[in-house]
Amino acid sequence: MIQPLWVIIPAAGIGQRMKADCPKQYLSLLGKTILDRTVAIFVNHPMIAGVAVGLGEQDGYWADSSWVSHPRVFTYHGGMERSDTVLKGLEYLLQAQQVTEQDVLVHDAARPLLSQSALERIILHQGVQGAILAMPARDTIKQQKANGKIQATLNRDAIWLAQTPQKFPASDLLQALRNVQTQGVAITDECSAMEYTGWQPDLVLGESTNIKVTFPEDLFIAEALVSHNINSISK
Ligand SMILES: Nc1ccn([C@@H]2O[C@H](COP(=O)(O)OP(=O)(O)OP(=O)(O)O)[C@@H](O)[C@H]2O)c(=O)n1
Ligand SMILES: C[C@](O)(CO)[C@H](O)COP(=O)(O)O
Repeated sequence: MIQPLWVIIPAAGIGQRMKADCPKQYLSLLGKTILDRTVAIFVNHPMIAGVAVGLGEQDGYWADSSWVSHPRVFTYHGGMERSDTVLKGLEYLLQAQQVTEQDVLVHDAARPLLSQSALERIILHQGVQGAILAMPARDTIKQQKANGKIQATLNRDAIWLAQTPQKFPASDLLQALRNVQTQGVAITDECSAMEYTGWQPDLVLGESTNIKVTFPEDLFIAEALVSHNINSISK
């Protein structure tokens, strides 16, 4: 029987690329906010111990969340960068929820369409050096030169696009994030910190519908998926 895992949902971003009048995680996706839909993926799942949502210091939206008073949903203050928010989430779990060696999941608030089957794939994956959901590249990959021209065409057979959840032991991930911060290494996902530390995490097949809502057009894609009941917990 697997021990239920905590999930950290970093939700302290401002959604600059979305160019909306509120942080993108609070935009409505067919009647529910993106963040509320993301929390719904985890909150009642039997393999999830609890949900820790990292909020911006000035967050004035969470108070209206459907999950604001749920007994398995906790909030904490995030940081300036995504990695800061995840690091603070780990510190919260280690201090307030006595999480230590157990694996934790980190999942972007901006990915509201993760399916229950993909969630269970990463939870049940038995890797010893952590694991992430990812998708094999389906387009030809070009590397760009500084002048904007094509530098090279990469062999796409070995190219995977990282998604979340990403799963690592809480204390190891905290140490790795602190290490890359101390070293001044810029990272865009938790896995990069573990790789920098020498870990070789596993790639677990994600799903093309596990999109990260980043640009305005992504909202239309997400709405189309929800309206066709693709992976959404509820319409
Ligand atoms: N300081 C930050 C920055 C980002 N995030 C979260 O990390 C996830 C993925 O980041 P991204 O898609 O880049 O969100 P934003 O940083 O808000 O977007 P942008 O880069 O366009 O501002 C989002 O759920 C975002 O809320 C966070 O918790 N804390
Ligand atoms: C973590 C992530 O979703 C994996 O693809 C991605 O790196 C987040 O990038 P963002 O720029 O913080 O959205």
